[in-house]
Amino acid sequence: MILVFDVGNTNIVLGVYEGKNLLKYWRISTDKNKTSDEYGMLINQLFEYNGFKLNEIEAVVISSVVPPLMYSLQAMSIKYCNKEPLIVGPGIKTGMNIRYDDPKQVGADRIVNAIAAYEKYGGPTIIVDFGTATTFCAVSEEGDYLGGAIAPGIKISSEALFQRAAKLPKIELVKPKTVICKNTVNSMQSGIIYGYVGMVDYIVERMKKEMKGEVKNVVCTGGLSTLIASESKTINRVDKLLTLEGLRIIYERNK
Ligand SMILES: Nc1ncnc2c1ncn2[C@@H]1O[C@H](COP(=O)(O)OP(=O)(O)O)[C@@H](O)[C@H]1O
Ligand SMILES: CC(C)(COP(=O)(O)O)[C@@H](O)C(=O)NCCC(=O)O
Ligand SMILES: [K+]
Repeated sequence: MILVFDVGNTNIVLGVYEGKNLLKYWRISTDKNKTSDEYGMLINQLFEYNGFKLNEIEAVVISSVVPPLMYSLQAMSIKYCNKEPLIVGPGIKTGMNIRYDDPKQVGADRIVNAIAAYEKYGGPTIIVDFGTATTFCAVSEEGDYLGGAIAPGIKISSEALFQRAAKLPKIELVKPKTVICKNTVNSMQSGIIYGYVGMVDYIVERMKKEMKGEVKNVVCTGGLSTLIASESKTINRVDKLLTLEGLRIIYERNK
């Protein structure tokens, strides 16, 4: 079995694959202060709880957009899994032509998502990842990574609102029934959620116009995907495990 890590700025999602089957996955918080031993113990507990054995791990694959955590996770992999991890970055085989000015600049999670989406849904396709940031990525019919857009994430946007306006409270991110609202909390929910849906649909529509061919699938992933996808006109697939799937595919291509 293989152990894959998707390290985001808010959460680390880790999963265990046996061949193509995802046996289990977990979401733990991203903590730059945790040491390799602390992560090792956490993973040891998750494994024990689920009846898995660390010595059955054939490979560890890591995609990270949080450089300060790389050392801890790499050391953890060596010490507790006995494996030098495969790290998504320059020098590995992705099978994807990255048409960014500087391919090294693209977040590893974006490339991993693009690989999984192209493999599952074909191209041209657009991927929207609702994480700490919201990323949009375009993949051509031939499977080239064309680039995309990066917007502030929905949670950090709403946090900025209550942190900077004295009379605005912290709110729960749920959809109000109407767009015209009659109290502060609902009004904020309306502005954030419906505003965000509008932003997403607008960017996706503009991206489609800049792309060749008909984009049949717009797939979204990330912690907050269901909330926005349920209102969006352009998103037609929610795939919460897209990044993990991409990590598995990358492992297959680098075996
Ligand atoms: N299952 C969930 N339901 C609702 N919100 C979630 C869930 N998982 C994560 N979130 C929230 O979504 C945001 C983005 O999470 P995530 O996709 O894990 O981000 P990242 O990939 O940047 O670490 C975070 O603010 C997190 O609190
Ligand atoms: C845009 C991101 C911050 C998204 O990260 P996340 O929200 O998943 O934590 C990450 O993909 C990143 O740091 N990218 C580097 C810049 C780029 O992709 O151009
Ligand atoms: K992510």
